[in-house]
Amino acid sequence: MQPILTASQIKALDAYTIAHEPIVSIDLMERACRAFVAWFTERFNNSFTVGIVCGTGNNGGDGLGIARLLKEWGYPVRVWLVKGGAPESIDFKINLDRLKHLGGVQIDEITAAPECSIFSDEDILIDAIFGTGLSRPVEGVYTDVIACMNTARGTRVAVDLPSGFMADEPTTGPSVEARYTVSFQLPKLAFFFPSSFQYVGEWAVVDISLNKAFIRQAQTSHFFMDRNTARSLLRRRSKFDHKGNFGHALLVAGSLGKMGAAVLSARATLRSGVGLLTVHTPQAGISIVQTAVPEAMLSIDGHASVFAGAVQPERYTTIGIGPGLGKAPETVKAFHKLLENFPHPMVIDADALNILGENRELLHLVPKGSILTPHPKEFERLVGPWQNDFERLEKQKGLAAQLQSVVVLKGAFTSIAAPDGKTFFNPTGNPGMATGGSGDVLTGILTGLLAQRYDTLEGALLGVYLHGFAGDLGAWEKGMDSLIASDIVEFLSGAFARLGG
Ligand SMILES: NC(=O)C1=CN([C@@H]2O[C@H](COP(=O)(O)OP(=O)(O)OC[C@H]3O[C@@H](n4cnc5c(N)ncnc54)[C@H](O)[C@@H]3O)[C@@H](O)[C@H]2O)[C@@H](O)CC1
Ligand SMILES: [K+]
Repeated sequence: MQPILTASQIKALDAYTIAHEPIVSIDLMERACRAFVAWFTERFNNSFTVGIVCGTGNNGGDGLGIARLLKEWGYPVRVWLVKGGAPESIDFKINLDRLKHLGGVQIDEITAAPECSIFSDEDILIDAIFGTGLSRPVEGVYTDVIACMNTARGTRVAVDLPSGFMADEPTTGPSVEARYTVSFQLPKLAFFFPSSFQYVGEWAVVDISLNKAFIRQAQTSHFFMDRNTARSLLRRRSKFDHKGNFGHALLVAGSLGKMGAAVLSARATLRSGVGLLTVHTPQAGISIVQTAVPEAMLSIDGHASVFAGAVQPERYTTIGIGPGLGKAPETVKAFHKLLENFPHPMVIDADALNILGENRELLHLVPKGSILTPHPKEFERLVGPWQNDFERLEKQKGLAAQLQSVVVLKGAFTSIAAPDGKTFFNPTGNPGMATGGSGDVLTGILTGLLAQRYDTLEGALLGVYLHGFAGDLGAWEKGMDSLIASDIVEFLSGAFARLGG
């Protein structure tokens, strides 16, 4: 699990590494430059013309070091130094001397608004004006240069951060809009937000061996999930286990015309290792569920088309509720009763969340240790609108604390907030999963894991990881455009097997 640190913590981490490795700061910068260049040369060969736009701080120093290394690799390189008042750092000056000493690279200064055509010969523009040192929105000549870079034809690649982009607060001023961002050592918090994609593009993190002990003990509530953690959370079965050890889940899902949601959830619950599964269905769903999911038992509602009746909660280890449920008045009443009577953690999704959003007085009945899985629209119905993604994250943590439950906010880098405020961003998954029924599959997986008495947070982390991983395996085989929710269920076993192996 990778901690996510703030820009000021990263500055302290740099300083700590320099003092304790020990390594002189210009050598650490050289390591950063080499790591960037290793990433770069894998993707772009030296037939591309490369323009490197540098500031005068350490981000600019990186740019100059990168210029020297790329020149040595045979790339046609040109450098612009943007001089708009930011101080010149020591390592910037050293790398400028080294570049001049190497020779063969044209270096021009920009001190006033340039003609944007200056960048028109460059196939690639490397952005090294500002990195983590940015402390306020950019102005003056920086704004002019950034505007020219954003309209230039070349592919923009940012060093550490796009210039103008804030790592730990909303970006309000102009920023480079990068196609790629190559960031040092750790991802920055804002990379995980949808509104950042416009600036950051696809991002990669390259290792520059900053002090691991410092990173481990740094105070943060934000983490990036990884495969090793997911692997360590997955429980192995033992020889004498029997189905009683893996719990009995109840799925309350589906209504007339939406029984497919129940089927997808049920199949995913089964594929996630539950001992026994019962599906509570209105009359309209009986033959559908029995035929499509023969492994599941039924609890049959008296109502023809929606969830309206009582279930016997004492029989179940956990309940997953919501997919395809609808919001009929009878369903609202029945859900209310269920919340009053079921004491164990539940998985609450889709229309069950919408019912909570419209009847917030029910929220206090959500059993502690539950998992809520809203997509952004459902989340907004629960907590109201937000100004920016940082505020959205705070609202997510707030809801998790209020309900003493885990809130899983679905999207690219699905975030998983625990009641204590810790939030985890998930790396797996792909845009092919933005398709109807994908969320129903996640509900099924989480229900299956909670039934097996996984700790709520661990179950949520593992389940979200597996869901995305299965989607990735599915997309590799079928392509993103063709991926459907049933494929995610199909590839779940592959995801479990690879994680367990
Ligand atoms: N030894 C280190 O500390 C390392 C730093 N590295 C690089 O150094 C970068 C951070 O460097 P710096 O701390 O020098 O900062 P930057 O190079 O990001 O910014 C330079 C300076 O600009 C000024 N400034 C901030 N906001 C401004 C604004 N809106 N308008 C004008 N000036 C502004 C500040 O004085 C800031 O220090 C990282 O992003 C990374 O690229 C890497 O080389 C790895 C090692
Ligand atoms: K930059």
